[in-house]
Amino acid sequence: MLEIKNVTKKFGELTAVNNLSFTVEKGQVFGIAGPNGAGKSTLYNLITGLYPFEGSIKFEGKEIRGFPSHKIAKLGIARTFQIPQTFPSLTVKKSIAIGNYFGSDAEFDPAYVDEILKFVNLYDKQDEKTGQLKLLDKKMLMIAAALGTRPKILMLDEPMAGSNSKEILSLMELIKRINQDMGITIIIIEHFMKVLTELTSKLLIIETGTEICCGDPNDVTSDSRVIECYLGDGHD
Ligand SMILES: Nc1ncnc2c1ncn2[C@@H]1O[C@H](COP(=O)(O)OP(=O)(O)OP(=O)(O)O)[C@@H](O)[C@H]1O
Repeated sequence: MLEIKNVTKKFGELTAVNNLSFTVEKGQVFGIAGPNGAGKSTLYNLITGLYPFEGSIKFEGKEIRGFPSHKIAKLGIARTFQIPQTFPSLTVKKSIAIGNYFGSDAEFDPAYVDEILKFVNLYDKQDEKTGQLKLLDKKMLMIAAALGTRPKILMLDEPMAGSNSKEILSLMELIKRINQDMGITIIIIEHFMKVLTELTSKLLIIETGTEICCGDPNDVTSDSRVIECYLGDGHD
């Protein structure tokens, strides 16, 4: 569904993404991990059209390199950010409606917006201003606004950051439902290995922009190269 081939991104002398290649299959939950500064968010920025790069990114067989971000969104690729990005003065419902109105080529559908509100358990808070929401609800809303665009792939950037163990369980449950009930392919960047081994069917580890290993999450997390570069970094 998404084919990354020999992708390299340099910022001046710094190579943030170094000749990366991998494929995400339709219906998969694909994990990406690596130490701080490994190039994970940069990779998302390349897939979503923020920067020029060397190499090829194909979505559903079509080259998307050089496409502007809004066109990539309309093809069906949505993302979230590490720090929840919301419009503080807008209501929850309007924030999802904006995603549906601008992020999709399909006609605006208020019933779909209601469906998403219920799906992420924000229906009762639909008239609240997003600036008043607690962190977990802001995270749910950012995911909901992305779902508003009717994505085929949802790319999550460290969705668990700053969450307690109960919130992590809620977010994991939501991610599973998005994948299984809505049939949306997921890519997830995450530091918590337990989250990745439970949610994903394939896991890519990168360090300084370069692939360390990629495969079954249980094999990957027991690989000595990964333990050295990542797990030895104090994460469990
Ligand atoms: N716009 C930019 N200009 C210059 N350097 C950048 C830019 N964006 C990222 N970098 C650098 O590229 C490298 C990779 O950064 P990136 O944010 O992709 O890492 P990351 O794996 O997402 O890290 P973290 O886990 O801390 O979010 C870092 O050295 C970073 O400083």
